[in-house]
Amino acid sequence: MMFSSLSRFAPVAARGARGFASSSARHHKVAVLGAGGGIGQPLSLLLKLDPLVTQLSLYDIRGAPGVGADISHIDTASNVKGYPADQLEVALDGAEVVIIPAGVPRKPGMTRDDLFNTNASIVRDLSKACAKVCPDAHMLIISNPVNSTVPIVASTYGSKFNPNRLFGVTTLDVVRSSRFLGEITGEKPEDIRVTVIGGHSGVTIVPLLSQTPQAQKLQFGGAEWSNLVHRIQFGGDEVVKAKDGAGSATLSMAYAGAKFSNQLLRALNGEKGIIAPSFVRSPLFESEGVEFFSSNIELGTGGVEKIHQVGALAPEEQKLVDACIPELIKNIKKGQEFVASS
Ligand SMILES: NC(=O)C1=CN([C@@H]2O[C@H](COP(=O)(O)OP(=O)(O)OC[C@H]3O[C@@H](n4cnc5c(N)ncnc54)[C@H](O)[C@@H]3O)[C@@H](O)[C@H]2O)C=CC1
Ligand SMILES: O=C([O-])CC(=O)C(=O)O
Repeated sequence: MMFSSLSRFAPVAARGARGFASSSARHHKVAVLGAGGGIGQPLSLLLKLDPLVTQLSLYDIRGAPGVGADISHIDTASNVKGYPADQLEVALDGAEVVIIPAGVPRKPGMTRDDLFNTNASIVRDLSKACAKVCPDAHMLIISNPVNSTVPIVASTYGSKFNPNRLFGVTTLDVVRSSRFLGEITGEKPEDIRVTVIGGHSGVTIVPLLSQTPQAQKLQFGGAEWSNLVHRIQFGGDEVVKAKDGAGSATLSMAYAGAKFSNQLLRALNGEKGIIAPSFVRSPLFESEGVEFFSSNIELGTGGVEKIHQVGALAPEEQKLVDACIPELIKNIKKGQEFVASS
């Protein structure tokens, strides 16, 4: 199923809600931790529309039973339940995919790293529970700073860490790239695929426009190219500023999160050739000291099946990578040291 737009998604979901009851489809329990929040609520709604999700478990320290009751009335096949603060382990029991958008969002003037002090312990504690209750679940981390929270989950899992099953959700960077480039060229965003590599914050977000056919008319290194790269790198700030203290991207993030989880569930069901971006344990820049890196990943029945090479870079893009690497190393180390010292 293509999950490239809601208009395409809804009718397919409705079909699937009937068709996917067949015994050939695998059943997937998906848990959302932070389901009562700005991302959690619309994400849970979109997951309820995804026929590949058969059981939806919604957890938050506030409001999840209400969100669960509300969403459970939607006429698709999956069963939904919301769990209160003291029922985290019940919520996680049997989960095959866990999506974590729990934690605080930015306010104007903050960087994602400024969220570290609050969100690091939230993500550590939730992943501790996952390692105990559903150690084999695929973990999709949305909580910022993703460059640090993903290493936090890996370190918390310790010897139970399976690098094929831990994903930092960087889909929104790719969604934005398609949209922003389409605004310039007039082409449909759904026909544009930009490879974005690196991490998920400012200069660590590196769009490879030289590899995108629709971007060839931009002059590399020129103003149009630089402005587009900047807009992709700092797209999150645009939303933070527009929301003026009321948080960061929630609706586009819910879309991106549901899109990635749908890609993963399709791959877990055996569909071949599904390539999606994600921030994962990666060999690509390991020799330069970068343990986690976002790039295109081929997904399979075990999660990460193949990590794609970044391919040829334009000299301007090599400079972006050079700026990304030291920041990423710092962010990753910060997450790892946090777990080691706690
Ligand atoms: N990866 C990405 O591309 C993006 C990441 N984000 C990040 O997602 C996170 C959530 O953003 P919003 O939903 O807007 O925030 P929000 O404040 O609206 O919602 C967060 C939810 O987490 C819950 N929560 C807090 N501690 C928890 C715990 N220990 N267990 C379970 N739930 C807990 C809160 O009760 C709240 O309902 C932020 O860190 C934000 O920066 C936001 C946009 C894009
Ligand atoms: O900007 C933020 O803080 C939220 C985020 O990660 C994004 O929108 O990409």
